[in-house]
Amino acid sequence: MPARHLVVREIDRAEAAVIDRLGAAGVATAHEAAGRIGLLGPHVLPRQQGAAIAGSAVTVLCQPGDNLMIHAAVEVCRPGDVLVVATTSESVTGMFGDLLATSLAARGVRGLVTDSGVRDIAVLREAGFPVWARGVHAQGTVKASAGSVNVPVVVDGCPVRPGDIVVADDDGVLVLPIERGAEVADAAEARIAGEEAKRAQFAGGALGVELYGLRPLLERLGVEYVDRLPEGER
Ligand SMILES: O=C([O-])CC(=O)C(=O)O
Ligand SMILES: [Mg+2]
Repeated sequence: MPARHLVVREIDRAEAAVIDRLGAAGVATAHEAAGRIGLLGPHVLPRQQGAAIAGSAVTVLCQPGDNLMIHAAVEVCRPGDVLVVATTSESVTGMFGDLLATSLAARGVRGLVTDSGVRDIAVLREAGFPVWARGVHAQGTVKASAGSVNVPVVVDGCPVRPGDIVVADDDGVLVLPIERGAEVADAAEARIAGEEAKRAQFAGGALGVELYGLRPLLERLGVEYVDRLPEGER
């Protein structure tokens, strides 16, 4: 049976309030709160500093070096979405740049996450359209091959389903299923409250070994404290 190429117009999306709470918590905290699931690998990196977004994934599957399906995806995007692009094999060509960003921004899309490359990066930064990408490369692409929009994809080792909650900031990109959004937001906010108390204690000079009760563990592991490196081990 030949592969089907689909552009799926309608997807489920999480509640805007839940998405915003996860965005406020940030990638590292929400990732911990989720039980350390849903993190993209370390190859898809922020290509600007200080951008933090959260939104609903509109997924795109392209052939490498071909951005036809990114163009096809634009009209199914809604305000608050994040475009998530995968390719059928590894690629870092500049499949996305200033013109596509302008087109997505006009539809209220919050940013791009791509397993491939971007270009026009100075203009994207200047315009404030945030991107998380495997690479930056000026190499242009064609518009020639079929792919799909809003089907399950894999980006840097992480499965992404259409409508998943995407959280992206300077630490990377996290993807969560819609069903877990509210519960993870609650857990993330509880962590933030707990960390506030710890931060105050650390600022006051408290030691992690005391605060976390780590001395017995160090002892159990056979870690010895000595005043000076013993003679003969220097
Ligand atoms: O047009 C392209 O193929 C990619 C690009 O540079 C842009 O979107 O500005
Ligand atoms: Mg361009």
